[in-house]
Amino acid sequence: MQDAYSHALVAAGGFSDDERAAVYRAIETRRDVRDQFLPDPVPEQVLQRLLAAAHAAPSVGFMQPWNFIIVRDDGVREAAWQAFSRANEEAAAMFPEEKQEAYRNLKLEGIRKAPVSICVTCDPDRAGPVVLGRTHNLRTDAYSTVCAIQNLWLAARAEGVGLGWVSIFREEDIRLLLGIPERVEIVAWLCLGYVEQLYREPELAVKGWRQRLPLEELVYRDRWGDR
Ligand SMILES: Cc1cc2c(cc1C)N(C[C@H](O)[C@H](O)[C@H](O)COP(=O)(O)O)c1[nH]c(=O)[nH]c(=O)c1N2
Repeated sequence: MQDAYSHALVAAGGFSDDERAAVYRAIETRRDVRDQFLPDPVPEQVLQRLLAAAHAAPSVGFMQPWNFIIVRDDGVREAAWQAFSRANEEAAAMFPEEKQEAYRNLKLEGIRKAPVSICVTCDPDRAGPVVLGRTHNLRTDAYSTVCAIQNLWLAARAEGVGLGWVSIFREEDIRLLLGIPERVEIVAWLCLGYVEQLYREPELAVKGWRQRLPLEELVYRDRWGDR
């Protein structure tokens, strides 16, 4: 291809076998970590690599709506855990009675155990009022932020750093705790730390809460419901 931008292009061939295997290995062995965190600190350079991976994510109109609030402070993490704890009681009560005990027995966060947390936010005003690609779906800013989180999660797997996503809290509690402006959406509280072992399968499956669905049931051909 020869065009005005050809100097900005690089070859787009597939990866070598080893490189490809490494990518799939990160995808397949990535786990949500709750209880396996070691207290060892995550060095700042490692954290920077993870943040760079997140920042390399696709975003609608190249909006890059994310911010990352790095939380190492014990008091702040304790307060976040309290917010989780209150919300988790409310959450348990939302399930049918026969599931509540099983729910309460699940460990659903590692906020105090993990040495560092990252609160990931989405600023809807990052690229002005009209954003390319977001014109007909305002949620695409949050979708972009989730892409950044997934990049961070996979990079963390490759670094031997475990990551757990916590979403069980009232947004207002975390907003107040971290001084996040009203217009900014809180997308995730991520717990990070080194881990020695990971579950081979999702912990929720291992503990009988819910199993992985067969992929073929989820794939339709040409029309909704057609296989
Ligand atoms: C948007 C979102 C929000 C949450 C999660 C994930 C995502 C994508 N997950 C983790 C989730 O339970 C986990 O990904 C699945 O159970 C699958 O397990 P693996 O991630 O493959 O280990 C999660 N886990 C948890 O223990 N507490 C939580 O609050 C949440 N919240």
